Amino acid sequence: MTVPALEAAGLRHSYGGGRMALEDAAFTVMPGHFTCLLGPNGAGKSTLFALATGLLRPTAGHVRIHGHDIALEPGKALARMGVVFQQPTLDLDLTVMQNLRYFAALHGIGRREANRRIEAELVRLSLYERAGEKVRALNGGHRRRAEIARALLHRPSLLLLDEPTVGLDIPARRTLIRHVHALCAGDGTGDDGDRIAVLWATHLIDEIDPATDHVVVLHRGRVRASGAAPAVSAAAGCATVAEAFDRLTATRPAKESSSIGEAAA
Ligand SMILES: Nc1ncnc2c1ncn2[C@@H]1O[C@H](COP(=O)(O)OP(=O)(O)OP(=O)(O)O)[C@@H](O)[C@H]1O
Repeated sequence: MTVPALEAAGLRHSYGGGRMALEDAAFTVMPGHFTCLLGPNGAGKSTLFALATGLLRPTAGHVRIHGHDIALEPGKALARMGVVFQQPTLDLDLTVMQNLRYFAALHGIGRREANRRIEAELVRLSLYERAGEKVRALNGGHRRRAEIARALLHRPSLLLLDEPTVGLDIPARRTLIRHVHALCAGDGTGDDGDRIAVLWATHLIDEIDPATDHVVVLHRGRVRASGAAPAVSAAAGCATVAEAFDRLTATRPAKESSSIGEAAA
């Protein structure tokens, strides 16, 4: 049986004050899948990312990365994971190359191997010709692609991206989405040989490919539906994933408990 790249089960988190930011969230992200974590503002997407990356500990439940519980085996879990957080973290006054070399050094990757990997990732993301430029000189879309290249240098088999298109214009968004889909669909693999799995958080329904993507619909801390996009639409009784998203995230859902699980997929 294929081990999920990411498995969340019974995941709960409270920041205090009684309200749960996440409540019994459960879903999987499988190798080779582009999975959209879809939710309106305040749904719990960033909280889920913080739990999945070990920045926060859950009140209950667990997140396993390729079978390793992030709370119990953080080293093994993090080694398999690349992360692009919502807030950009590149050094604006270093070149793209310098930023990536620094990250590779932090991961203990030798200089020659680092150069080889950096070149390969920058070529893959159509950014190689900008390698010698300071990040400050790049537009938002190119900066995001540089961050993705950096997140792939240690050859993870799970890539987490928290609302990576925020602030980008439409062409830059489309290019970024195309590049990340190509990682899943193409020959992208982690060091372990597993195909790359992507978890892409967004509140923008048009970032989903309704034919090929998987979705996890999060609303008010609860997973309302998960599975292949066409199956989620069908299970919600909707013609499109956009309609299903509207229905599942309506302010007052028809039935509070009517979530659609993986079985629908
Ligand atoms: N540090 C915090 N302290 C207290 N409450 C928080 C904190 N961070 C988030 N919350 C609350 O937890 C809930 C989920 O927030 P979260 O940021 O995870 O949602 P989100 O889906 O990422 O939203 P957005 O799309 O606006 O970033 C919200 O009600 C939010 O107000």
